[in-house]
Amino acid sequence: MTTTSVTLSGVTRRFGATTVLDDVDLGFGPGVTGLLGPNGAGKTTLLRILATVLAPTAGTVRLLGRDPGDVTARTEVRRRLGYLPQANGFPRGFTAFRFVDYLAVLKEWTETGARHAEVRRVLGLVGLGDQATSRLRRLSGGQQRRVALAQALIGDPDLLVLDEPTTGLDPEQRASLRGVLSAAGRRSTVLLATHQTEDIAALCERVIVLDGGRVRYDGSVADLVGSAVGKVWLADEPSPDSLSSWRTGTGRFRMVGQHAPVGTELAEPTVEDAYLLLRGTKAEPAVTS
Ligand SMILES: Nc1ncnc2c1ncn2[C@@H]1O[C@H](COP(=O)(O)OP(=O)(O)OP(=O)(O)O)[C@@H](O)[C@H]1O
Repeated sequence: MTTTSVTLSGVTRRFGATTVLDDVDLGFGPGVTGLLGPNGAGKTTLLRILATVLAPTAGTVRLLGRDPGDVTARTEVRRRLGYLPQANGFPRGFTAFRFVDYLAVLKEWTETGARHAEVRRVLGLVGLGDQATSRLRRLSGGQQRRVALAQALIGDPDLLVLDEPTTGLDPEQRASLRGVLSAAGRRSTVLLATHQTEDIAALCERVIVLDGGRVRYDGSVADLVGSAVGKVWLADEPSPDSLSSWRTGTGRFRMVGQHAPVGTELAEPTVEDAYLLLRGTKAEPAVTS
């Protein structure tokens, strides 16, 4: 029986004297889980561990039920893993088709006909079926990001690790991609680091907020948003009590804070509001050096 579970127990990662992940315990099964956090929170480091690119300094990792510290098990995990790194890192001179085909060869798709059909399928999934023969350097930033994502989708991996997949994508492509990722999440474990709170709201049931290398929140998106009810309000003037405020297109100020003034007009909170509130309350930083 294959397992799709992923678990981390007491995972710590240090770079020299700097602790970037500190005693992280997490478990995942099928579905799309969002990973939010400020710059430097440790999201990429966590995803690199889940993609078997980096080993933890301490703690235990089980990917698809296996220990990635064991060479044979790691190879087996990699066969069932799709990874979109934060940076695209394309070789020079490749077309979209040749690049994805090259990665498919590395993923052991030895039969040419089946491999080419798979390359066409994943390029189609990211909306680039008609750009297969375009050279990568001639594609826009958003199109290049979609090519990078296409390679992660080869073979419908059981574990899909995506580091900011929607960076640079236009609204239509982001919407279309949500369809692809939610479909993947029906059978696979999908982990998605992003700064786009709308993508979390649209796509994820569960969200993890990482802050200073520690898990600050792990729960449903609905509960996170629910925690901000009554703490987002609209007024004609900014309030000094708010954690965050800005003048909206209507000319009124939208504010997020622990205490909405009595009698004020409340607004429906978003994931972003709840995230700002969470960040606005004190967290002990784990990153030490
Ligand atoms: N190989 C490395 N050597 C030294 N420090 C590193 C290394 N990789 C990451 N770090 C440090 O670890 C911290 C967390 O980095 P990481 O890239 O995991 O954060 P992040 O949450 O993904 O940030 P962002 O939102 O900016 O992408 C940063 O302070 C970074 O400088």
